[in-house]
Amino acid sequence: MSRLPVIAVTVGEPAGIGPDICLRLLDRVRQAPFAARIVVLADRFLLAERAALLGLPVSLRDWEASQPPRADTLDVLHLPLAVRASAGRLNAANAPQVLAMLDRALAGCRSGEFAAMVTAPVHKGVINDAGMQFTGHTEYLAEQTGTPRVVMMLAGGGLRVALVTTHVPLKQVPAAVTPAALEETLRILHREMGRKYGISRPRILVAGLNPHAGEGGYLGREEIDVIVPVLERLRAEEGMNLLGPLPADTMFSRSVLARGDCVLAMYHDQGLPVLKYASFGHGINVTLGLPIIRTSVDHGTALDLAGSGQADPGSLFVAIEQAIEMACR
Ligand SMILES: NC(=O)c1ccc[n+]([C@@H]2O[C@H](COP(=O)([O-])OP(=O)(O)OC[C@H]3O[C@@H](n4cnc5c(N)ncnc54)[C@H](O)[C@@H]3O)[C@@H](O)[C@H]2O)c1
Ligand SMILES: N[C@H](C(=O)O)[C@H](O)COP(=O)(O)O
Repeated sequence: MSRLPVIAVTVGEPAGIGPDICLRLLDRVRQAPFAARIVVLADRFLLAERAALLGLPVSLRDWEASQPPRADTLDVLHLPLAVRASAGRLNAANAPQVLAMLDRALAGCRSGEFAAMVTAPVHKGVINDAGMQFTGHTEYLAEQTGTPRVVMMLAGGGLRVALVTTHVPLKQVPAAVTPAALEETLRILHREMGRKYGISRPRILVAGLNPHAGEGGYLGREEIDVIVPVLERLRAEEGMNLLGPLPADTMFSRSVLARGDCVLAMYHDQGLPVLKYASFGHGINVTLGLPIIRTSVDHGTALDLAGSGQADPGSLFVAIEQAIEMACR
């Protein structure tokens, strides 16, 4: 039996580009094999149909851990869809299967069958349309593992950007940036930079929430009331290396970034547009603070590209490489 770690890749939304980019894994393996076994969790008929649509001559095989890997064959753990999926056309009937795929990957990670899970994109809207409340993999995996707080971090283009709040409406952000949320997020980020990246005392650049970090209270008080006291406490009591609160508009300049190992943004669209501008297609998303390793692509379901052959699989390749590195660390 192979001693390589096994990485579970979930195919995500069946109508999106997840199947397309998973099928391209064999291109990557032919160029340079991963230092791991890869198993794709998907409906094998979906993959076969999408391969035919894309004109990709892919050989699919049912996953057996005891079988040696083959460079010309994609190992598939078959999880059947409820209904046949068409590229680019969402169907809420398949949403339970999309979540079941995550559950299967998570169970395998927890039992030791898989060393890590790597997720191709899901469509949050269609899962909600099916009547299941879902805001993202990050929150779902936290809930399923009973983890009270996890941290979403995206990495690419020489940047690492973590978030205090994730998939919440903008108007709820200020209330969600509480002392406890900020403190717990910083502790997870501090710890996981050591565990996952080998940086034991990370320099964390912390953004303010308001324009110009509140301008001394004239443009908002969250910096004075929440952020500064938390940073001072964690510096004094836990020895964390924290710089901030910094005005978000200038903290992504080269000279400021050079002073940190990662950035902590207060909300999704404060940090991620910069990261995606710097690295879209080659960045990754990692969930910090989970009891398992999970990385993901930096892009969504791109329904407009599904089945077209134009989906770039680069981010999936990097997400797998980084999951392997984290698993072997
Ligand atoms: N990891 C995830 O599961 C994940 C990540 C981001 C977004 N999403 C979800 O995906 C859905 C669509 O989101 P969106 O439209 O905001 O973003 P998107 O990333 O799907 O698309 C944004 C633009 O980028 C292009 N694009 C995306 N991936 C590409 C690739 N691999 N190669 C080439 N071009 C690519 C698309 O064609 C589109 O023009 C939403 O439901 C969103 O919540 C999921
Ligand atoms: N916020 C992520 C992004 O912009 O790429 C994305 O929606 C995926 O989130 P999950 O990993 O929680 O599904």
